[in-house]
Amino acid sequence: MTEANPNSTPSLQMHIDSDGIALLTFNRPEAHNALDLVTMHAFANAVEQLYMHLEDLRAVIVTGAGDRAFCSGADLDEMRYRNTEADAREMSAVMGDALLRLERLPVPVIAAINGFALGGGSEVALACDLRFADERVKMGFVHMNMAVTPSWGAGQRLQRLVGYAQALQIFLESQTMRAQDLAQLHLVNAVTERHKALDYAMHYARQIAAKPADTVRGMKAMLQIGLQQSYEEALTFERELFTALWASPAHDKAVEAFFSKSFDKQNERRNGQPSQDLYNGPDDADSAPDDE
Ligand SMILES: CCCC(=O)SCCNC(=O)CCNC(=O)[C@H](O)C(C)(C)COP(=O)(O)OP(=O)(O)OC[C@H]1O[C@@H](n2cnc3c(N)ncnc32)[C@H](O)[C@@H]1OP(=O)(O)O
Repeated sequence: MTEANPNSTPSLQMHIDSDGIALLTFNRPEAHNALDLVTMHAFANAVEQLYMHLEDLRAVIVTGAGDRAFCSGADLDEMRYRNTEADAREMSAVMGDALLRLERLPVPVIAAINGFALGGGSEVALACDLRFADERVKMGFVHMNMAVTPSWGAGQRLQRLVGYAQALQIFLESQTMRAQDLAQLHLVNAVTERHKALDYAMHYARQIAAKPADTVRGMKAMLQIGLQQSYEEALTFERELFTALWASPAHDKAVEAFFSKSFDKQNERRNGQPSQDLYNGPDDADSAPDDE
């Protein structure tokens, strides 16, 4: 089932499929998916809608329509007439809050960067947990070119990802970066063949969706808490999280699967016959590295 969400708007599409994978698509390809205020509000509403579907949600993907752009940032056509401090505050609040809410979702959020990600578009990508970039991607924190600083959170997020000096250099130079540069800086998790960023993200999300849901959420929460609380508090959280998961049915099931596999392997050795019911679950430890 792919549910066309009633909260989709012409410029922001939202779908949640039967695996619990939500897809948010900026849909203004004629303007390289630039965000006007209507689209910013639609995006913020869509993120709030995700909080209404938390129980079934497994992963979220953000991408741009067409094959040229993820998002080219704020809509400059509109923004040239919205140049007061009040306008700036409104735009920063809508997108800043929406991206924080996106980042705080309990499930992994993936940016499928299918082309230009510039200015505010690069800020959206940075608010995602994972970034997969088309090999033709051009991503840039180009705010300096418009004589502004970031305001949707990229100042803090970039610094955390690449460190103070590297972040300052990137903001000062205001260059667009290619996929290989982004990979070298660890700003993207993987570079895909051209036109394949979304397919890659979907495939990845389905693999996540097949893993134990509470453990997936736990992994994200464990790392997020370290960014938000003290070291000691985060260590305590990590221990408590582990304790809860250790005593969970999912852990029992995984341990049982391990032993039934060993049992099957022993039988195989004894009979020289492959077992018919080898455990081949999605989180099978024998799966190929590129399936991980
Ligand atoms: C806190 C937020 C701060 C910000 O986001 S400030 C904005 C930062 N973004 C930018 O500076 C990117 C501006 N765009 C560009 O540099 C170029 O359009 C870009 C992405 C390199 C693509 O270049 P080209 O392939 O030559 O395409 P093009 O320029 O002819 O663009 C095609 C159509 O898209 C439009 N477009 C692209 N980026 C836009 C934007 N951000 N706001 C409004 N419209 C935008 C562009 O005007 C053009 O429209 P049209 O076909 O002439 O009607």
